[in-house]
Amino acid sequence: MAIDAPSRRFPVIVITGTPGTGKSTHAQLLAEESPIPLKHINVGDLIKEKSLHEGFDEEWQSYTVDEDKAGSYMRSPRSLTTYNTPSLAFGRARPERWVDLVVVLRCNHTQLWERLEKRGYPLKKIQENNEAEIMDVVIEEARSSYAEEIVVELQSEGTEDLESNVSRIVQWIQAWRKDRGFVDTGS
Ligand SMILES: Nc1ncnc2c1ncn2[C@@H]1O[C@H](COP(=O)(O)OP(=O)(O)O)[C@@H](O)[C@H]1O
Repeated sequence: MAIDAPSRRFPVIVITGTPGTGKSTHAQLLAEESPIPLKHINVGDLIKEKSLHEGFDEEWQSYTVDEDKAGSYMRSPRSLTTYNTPSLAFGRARPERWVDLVVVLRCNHTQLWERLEKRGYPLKKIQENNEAEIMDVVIEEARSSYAEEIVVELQSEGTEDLESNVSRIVQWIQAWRKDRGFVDTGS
């Protein structure tokens, strides 16, 4: 199931975090600033659109991901993935060996609350997500699902964070490519 590292020319990056921490915002800017073209896949949307799930779980109020289907879909070489954990029950049967870098975005709970309120989430959903952020749910899930050395935790509390996080990931992509002998001349 795993991809042979030398055969891949493009890294697979997962950007995760509690809803509202800035996954879409980061992925969008990263896709613009990356030295190589990256495909931005919103895993939440993808799972629904392509029916990569086993049905809707009423208790979790989320789709239960079909690991085999989702895995083979996302093994496309130019993947930049973002997904909404924990609102998506993604991957109770991991690890995903085809992932090269996992970025976990973090945000303080006051700011997160405001972001989710602005988004028009019902109070229950704001509380649930805020609690998940305080309880380190996503970072712990990432650490238990992936190799420790590929998981990076980054603050996402302002534009400065956004810019420095994206430039850090761009540098990581350049190093990943250079290590494999690819020369990038710019975007
Ligand atoms: N680092 C940041 N600095 C400023 N605003 C941010 C930052 N990260 C996210 N936001 C804002 O918070 C809101 C939620 O971000 P979004 O990227 O949609 O989160 P997610 O995809 O994780 O649900 C948006 O209005 C976005 O502009």
